[in-house]
Amino acid sequence: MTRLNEVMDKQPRLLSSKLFQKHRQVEVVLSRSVLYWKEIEKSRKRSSCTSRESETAHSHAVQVCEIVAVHKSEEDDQGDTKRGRLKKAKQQSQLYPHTFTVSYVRRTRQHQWRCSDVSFHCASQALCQQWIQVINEQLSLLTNRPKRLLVYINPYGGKQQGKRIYEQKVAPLFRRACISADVIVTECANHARDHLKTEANLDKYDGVVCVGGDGMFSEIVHGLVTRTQTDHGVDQSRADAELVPCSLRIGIIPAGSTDCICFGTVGTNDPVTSALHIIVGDSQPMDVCSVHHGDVFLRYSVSLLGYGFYGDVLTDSERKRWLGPARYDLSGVKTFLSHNYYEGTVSYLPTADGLGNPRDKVQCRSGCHICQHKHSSKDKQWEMSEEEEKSDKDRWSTIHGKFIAINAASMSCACPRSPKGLSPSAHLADGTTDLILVRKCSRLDFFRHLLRHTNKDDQFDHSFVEVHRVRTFRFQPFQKQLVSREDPSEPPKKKGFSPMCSGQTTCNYSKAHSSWSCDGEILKHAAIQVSVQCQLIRLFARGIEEQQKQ
Ligand SMILES: CCCCCCCCCCCCC/C=C/[C@@H](O)[C@H](COP(=O)(O)O)NC(=O)CCCCC
Ligand SMILES: Nc1ncnc2c1ncn2[C@@H]1O[C@H](COP(=O)(O)OP(=O)(O)O)[C@@H](O)[C@H]1O
Ligand SMILES: [Ca+2]
Repeated sequence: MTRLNEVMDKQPRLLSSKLFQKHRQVEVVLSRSVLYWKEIEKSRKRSSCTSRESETAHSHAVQVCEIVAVHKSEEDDQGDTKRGRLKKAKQQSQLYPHTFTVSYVRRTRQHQWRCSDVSFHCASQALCQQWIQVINEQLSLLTNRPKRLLVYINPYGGKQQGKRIYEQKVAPLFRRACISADVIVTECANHARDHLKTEANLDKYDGVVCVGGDGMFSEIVHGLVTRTQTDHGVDQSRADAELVPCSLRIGIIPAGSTDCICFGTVGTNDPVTSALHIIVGDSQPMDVCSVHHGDVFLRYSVSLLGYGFYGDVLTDSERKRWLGPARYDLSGVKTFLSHNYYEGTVSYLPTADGLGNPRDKVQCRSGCHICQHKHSSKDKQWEMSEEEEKSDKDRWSTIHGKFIAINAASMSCACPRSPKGLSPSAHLADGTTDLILVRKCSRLDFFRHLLRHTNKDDQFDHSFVEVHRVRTFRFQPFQKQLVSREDPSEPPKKKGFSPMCSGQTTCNYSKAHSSWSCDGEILKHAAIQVSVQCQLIRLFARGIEEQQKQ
């Protein structure tokens, strides 16, 4: 760990004073990047250290970029009730009557951030004002911080707490950081999407915030991406269109049922943590998959595109929305018991070397070196010489089979139900998606595979599971003619649970297909082609931070 004194000695001091903090005299130093204070008398014997926000017995440092705000505060006796200390506090507040308070990001456990306050007492008003002014000047140099936000709240997401969460936990922090917010509480599904597409005056804002779950986030992505393409004259219905990245960043205040996009980009589903990432102006690029059916644009996907198991869970869970987040557990069990499989053909274009592979155990973390290469979908796919294009055609692989699940994870899809996610080594912004094929297997084997979504074991280490890192893939469900049964050696499937043909002449062809769950929304078509659009959007996040050594 770097010694704080050495760090501070190397940095030009913008301001340095002897002030009081919690009845102790401290030396407070501000450099361009760090606000540092240490107790004056006892400091020689004690070591001091630094981290983004660090604390030894008597020295502290906070990075300027993680200061939320500074303001003048009323005199404060720090709640000290012991008589001796109260007397000392009174004397001190007479000698140092002017107080300013710095609010800053403090890391707690499990990637959670909190906003902490530290107050410094000054002898003169001029000195107090000077500190406020100089800190504010440094904050104003942080141009990545948003000043005006457009906030959409889904009042019905998750446990229907979106409005309360925003008003009680987020709005006070935005006010403290002097961020102004225009708030729209949505009145129906697609309200936010359509408002962003056509009505909203986006020039006024530095970012868009959604309060809700993955479905609400998906609305915001559709609104912003479509608006950006319209503004730039790009036709997003063309599968080979090169999409223009969105300039506005998106913030997610988690208030939904799964919230896997928030979890996978921040490391926790906590509204205060997310609000602080927005305030400090973090920026995390993210891949977006565009999904087409022939020439028809269907949807964008950021997290999970799931056919078979996850598609069926979602279809069933939509009928149980009234249960809130618990609907997924019930539908999960029901779908697992029905044990359906679906036949079809998957074709995919594997990535070239250099992008790792889904089993390399390299996890995408804050500042990820794999995502820092800008692997645009364009430089590899659309701008190829004829020869390269030809050899690319040869590189397409095709698999025909019976699958219990086909999952494309553009990010890990970690969430509280699955803390490592469906593809623990998937990357947020590498221009690829991890295509996971779970072939028909016994119920017990599938259970063993599912169980690994919840623990640390390698979920791909099964003979019936294969995984490929791809830029693009296609799926074509098997078009059945009248067949008596999928596999004659299998017993007929029970009606009610099974979407497969039941073997009678009344066989319903459409039921031979599952549906795609696309970030929690059902797609209308089973035959799709998918292309990853590298770093199409940016979030107010920084990726999951490595846990800090204290
Ligand atoms: C034997 C125990 C098996 C437990 C398996 C649990 C695996 C959970 C993996 C969840 C992956 C989640 C990927 C994200 C999907 C969301 O986009 C989607 C919509 O979210 P929201 O709008 O916030 O509701 N959520 C789901 O599809 C939930 C899937 C849950 C399946 C049990
Ligand atoms: N005011 C509203 N009334 C009904 N549905 C809405 C409203 N606002 C948004 N939605 C829709 O609700 C769905 C679920 O939202 P989401 O916030 O993801 O919650 P959850 O995580 O519980 O599914 C999304 O598809 C979104 O389009
Ligand atoms: Ca990716």
